[in-house]
Amino acid sequence: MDQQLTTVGASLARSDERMLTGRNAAGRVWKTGFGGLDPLIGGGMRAGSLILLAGPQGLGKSTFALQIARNNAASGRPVLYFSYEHDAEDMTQKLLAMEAGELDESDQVRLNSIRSIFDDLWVSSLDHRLESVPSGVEALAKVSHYSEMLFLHRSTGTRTDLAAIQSAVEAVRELAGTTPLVVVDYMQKVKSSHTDDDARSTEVVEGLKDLAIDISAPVLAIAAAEKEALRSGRRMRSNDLRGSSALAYEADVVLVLNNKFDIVARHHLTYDVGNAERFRDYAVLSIEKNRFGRDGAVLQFRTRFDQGRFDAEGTDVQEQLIDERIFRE
Ligand SMILES: Nc1ncnc2c1ncn2[C@@H]1O[C@H](COP(=O)(O)OP(=O)(O)OP(=O)(O)O)[C@@H](O)[C@H]1O
Repeated sequence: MDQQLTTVGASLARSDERMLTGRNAAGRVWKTGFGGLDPLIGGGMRAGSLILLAGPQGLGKSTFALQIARNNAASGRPVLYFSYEHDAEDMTQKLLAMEAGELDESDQVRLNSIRSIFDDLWVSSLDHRLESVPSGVEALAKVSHYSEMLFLHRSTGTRTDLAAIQSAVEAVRELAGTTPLVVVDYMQKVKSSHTDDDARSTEVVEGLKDLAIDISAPVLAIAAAEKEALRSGRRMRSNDLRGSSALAYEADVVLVLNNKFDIVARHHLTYDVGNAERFRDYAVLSIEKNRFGRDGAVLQFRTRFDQGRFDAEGTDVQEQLIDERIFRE
């Protein structure tokens, strides 16, 4: 029978087989690994779904996505990360900082020191160099443990189109023996035949959604904001995404990161000035669209960009936020 055509009976049989063979627990859901987020989106990122991660520039979208990639690779599931902005060495340094930072949260561990270790001209091995960073050697062991599960694709806006993404996914599927979680960083860089922004976005977002369905795995894509939305002091929403109508329509889950300082109600900034400065160290993640649960939920995560990471545990936001409107289809 045509692969696309099925009956409920055949679907029940497939589910039953999956449950009996023990592939059930891990099979359909990929956890983000961020505490508090997974239960809100149906247990994690679901097979066949497109998850968009948006936010103003520099808010940590790549960091958040890389941390999700690392969480999955560390749990033994392959990940393919298409990076249009950073090369493999850059990302590896960030992974080392992330691991060392989780092992030692003190200010002694910094992404900058890891970067300079890589750049030093003296001749010595990586593990020897990492001895000078607190928890550096342990961090290397952790990264090495999942290093073969995390595939990095150095993507370019002139070459990496949807077809190239598809064939890289196939290649990783062969190598890893199972379908990878796909991360696209970032969507508006995917090469398209269209020149018009809206047509480009529509082509790419539809292509990524089709890919998620075809491979029966989640696709996590970072989406850039319109220039207007990048003004600080304004809360970015999903309708600020470039080509927003197609993006928000096709996506199953839309997550938007904002800096807490920019989006708490004014009275929190004026009545407690000392405390207000601390808001700058937090990102607020809003679930703006959610096909697998309630939308409108918000969680805050402490940022440790000096260590290339977020704190993994999300907490509730106690303060009132500006602009409570959320996108609806
Ligand atoms: N070595 C470092 N020390 C401290 N902060 C850093 C360091 N390197 C990068 N950052 C900051 O970390 C933040 C998160 O970077 P990340 O690349 O994840 O953000 P992004 O939202 O993907 O950014 P962009 O939109 O520019 O791609 C940025 O604000 C960046 O300036």
